[in-house]
Amino acid sequence: MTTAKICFIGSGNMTRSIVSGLVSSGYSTELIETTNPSLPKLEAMKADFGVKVSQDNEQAVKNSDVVVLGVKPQLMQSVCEALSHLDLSKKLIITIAAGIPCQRYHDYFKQQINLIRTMPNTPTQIGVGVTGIYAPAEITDTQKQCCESIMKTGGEVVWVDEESELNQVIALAGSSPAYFFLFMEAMIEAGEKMSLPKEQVGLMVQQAALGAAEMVKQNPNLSAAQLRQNVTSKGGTTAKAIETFEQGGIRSLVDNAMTNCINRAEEMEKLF
Ligand SMILES: NC(=O)C1=CN([C@@H]2O[C@H](COP(=O)(O)OP(=O)(O)OC[C@H]3O[C@@H](n4cnc5c(N)ncnc54)[C@H](O)[C@@H]3O)[C@@H](O)[C@H]2O)C=CC1
Ligand SMILES: O=C(O)[C@@H]1CCC=N1
Repeated sequence: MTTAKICFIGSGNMTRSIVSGLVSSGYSTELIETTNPSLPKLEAMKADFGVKVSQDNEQAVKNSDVVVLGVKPQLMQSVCEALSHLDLSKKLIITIAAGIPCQRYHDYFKQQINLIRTMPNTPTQIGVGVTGIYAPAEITDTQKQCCESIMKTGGEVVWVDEESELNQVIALAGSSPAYFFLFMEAMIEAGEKMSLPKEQVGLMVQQAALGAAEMVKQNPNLSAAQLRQNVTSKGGTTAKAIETFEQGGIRSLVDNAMTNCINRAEEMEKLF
């Protein structure tokens, strides 16, 4: 693994997830610094992960070999511009932001930077995340390996050849944990209208989701469709539930949701 000094600009949800993956995999906390304007977030980073923290983006960048940009897209320009007087030529910059093309960062920083664009997801926090990575042609193999080794501490990595494909990664991975949370939320709401205790309802939904995902993983030769059919007895209870989902248009709903996710990423590319 790399022994680069890494700073994270922004200590929000996604930074916490990546730092958690890094620290759990044994990355030295001495090599990690995260910044944020608000002290409570920094105190939480320090307490939860033992990393260095700071309110000073400029100092953190100066002290680092790798800079991970972890602020919201709408703040990215002002955050980068405030650092644009620094010489960044020897640093690797990794962005995790949705919807900001690589070229925009060179403009924000007012210099050519060594930039890799990534799209992680929050399960990185527990080592079962997936990160899409795009590196422009000028990025060296060493810089690519450095980025991959950082992101791999949170789970799988997927390289894409075209920058535009990162928007597909958003729909499939960056945003998608929220789809599964929504489905579980809906099941829990329905279950809580029944007579079983809430704890049992939550446990069963959690174990069913975990079990289904693990079965997909452990049966690479079986499609999700086959695994679904294996649960569905002809004329039985599952068939009735599945029929209800199909009649409700679940497939086109999911297709529309993912298309709209990509469309929003493309819209954001024009906004920020
Ligand atoms: N949350 C997610 O599941 C994913 C988020 N992302 C990307 O990660 C980025 C961050 O998203 P989240 O962590 O969800 O947002 P967040 O709002 O939880 O975290 C952003 C943090 O940046 C801090 N911040 C604001 N101004 C700052 C400044 N000038 N200097 C340093 N820190 C500053 C905020 O106080 C906040 O704590 C976004 O660009 C998003 O597109 C990418 C993949 C997944
Ligand atoms: O919702 C968002 O815009 C970010 C990007 C992927 C997940 N969260």
